Amino acid sequence: MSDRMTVHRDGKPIYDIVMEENYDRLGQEVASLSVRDRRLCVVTDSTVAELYSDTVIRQLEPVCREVHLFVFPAGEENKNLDTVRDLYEFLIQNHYDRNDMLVALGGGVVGDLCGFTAATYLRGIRFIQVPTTLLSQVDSSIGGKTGVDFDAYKNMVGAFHMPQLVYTAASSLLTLTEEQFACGMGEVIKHGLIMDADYYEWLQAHREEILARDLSVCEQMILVSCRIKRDVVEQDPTEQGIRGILNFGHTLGHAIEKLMHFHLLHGQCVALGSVAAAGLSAKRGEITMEEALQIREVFFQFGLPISIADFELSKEEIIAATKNDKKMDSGKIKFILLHRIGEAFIDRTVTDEEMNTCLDWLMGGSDEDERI
Ligand SMILES: NC(=O)c1ccc[n+]([C@@H]2O[C@H](COP(=O)([O-])OP(=O)(O)OC[C@H]3O[C@@H](n4cnc5c(N)ncnc54)[C@H](O)[C@@H]3O)[C@@H](O)[C@H]2O)c1
Ligand SMILES: O=C(O)C(=O)C[C@@H](O)[C@H](O)[C@H](O)COP(=O)(O)O
Ligand SMILES: [Zn+2]
Repeated sequence: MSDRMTVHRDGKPIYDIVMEENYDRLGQEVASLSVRDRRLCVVTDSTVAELYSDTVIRQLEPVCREVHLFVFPAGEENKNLDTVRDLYEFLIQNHYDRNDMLVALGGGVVGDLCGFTAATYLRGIRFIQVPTTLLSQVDSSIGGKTGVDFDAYKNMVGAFHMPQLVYTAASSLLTLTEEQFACGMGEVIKHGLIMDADYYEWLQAHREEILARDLSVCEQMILVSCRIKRDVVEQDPTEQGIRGILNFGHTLGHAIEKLMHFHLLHGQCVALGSVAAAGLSAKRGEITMEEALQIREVFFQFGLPISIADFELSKEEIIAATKNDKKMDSGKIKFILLHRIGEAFIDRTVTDEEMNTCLDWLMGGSDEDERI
């Protein structure tokens, strides 16, 4: 299946999201960006380089002047300014100028880091996203949020910088580990919960095909998620308001990710944060407790953690970590809650006591029932 959609800003088309089964059309798509006399630097991590860099470079070489490859070690712990510095050095040594372009080949770590380098090198050069994880195909490659972590502070240094193209080859899902695939489902389920109750139902109805990575079902899912994310970022590209709902599950999620020093993956932390936010939405009487319990079950069934009982984390340190993060907005914590399944809202009134109560829910074992 082949599909595409356009992302607009202020009503003007900015870039296309292209969905293909493999990389056969990548060269053609990149050629349409006028790169014949340009250098292209493929930026990727050590795992993805082994799997896909040869195929991608074979697509790019015939359509541009020269292709370079920059590889850094895989893992969130390398999404930092040291790696950005190495990449700046590489670009300078190879005489990259403002007409040249970067190609982010990999998951969200590669996309965020490469996008940030593109946003800042020579005050901004073009880049494209070639996302290879489910998470990056449905979320991080779209919308222009780029950045790196600073110490363990998530995405603390960054810029909004839109890609010129997002090219997804769905078959790259087949080489992901189960754990990494599940991480993408964390953001996918988030999309249903915040914007589209029918999609949330559809995900549950197609769970077996999704987990078996039936490519036609996965492509349908990626397209719906891309549409949801596209529709939100078009309304609010720089997160002045509504885009904040894409942060559902991230207030506590980022705090847990930081405290675990990235030993828990982003999608896993989003799942934990979402379970807690659903619990709090129920506690506030926005959704029913049955719905909150069912949300927790859905994350669990897609292979995501729903308990932090086995980690050495206290509720107090998690709450303290939320206050030390970008989620503080004019002295108030920014929390995303659900009015109902399929409709989220931004709340700045969540108290420490409420966070404490909803964290109780994550302290139980995964087989334990309601503790809230
Ligand atoms: N910018 C945004 O809007 C946005 C949105 C969501 C998440 N993020 C960021 O994205 C990051 C998480 O992204 P991620 O989950 O893709 O992690 P990741 O980029 O670390 O990729 C996960 C792992 O899978 C490997 N991998 C990638 N593609 C593969 C493939 N096709 N086959 C086998 N292995 C493959 C990678 O080498 C890595 O080890 C976090 O840093 C998060 O903050 C950003
Ligand atoms: O695109 C957005 O906006 C999001 O919030 C998507 C999130 O899934 C993503 O993790 C994002 O990087 C979080 O951004 P941050 O500004 O909270 O660091
Ligand atoms: Zn996220």
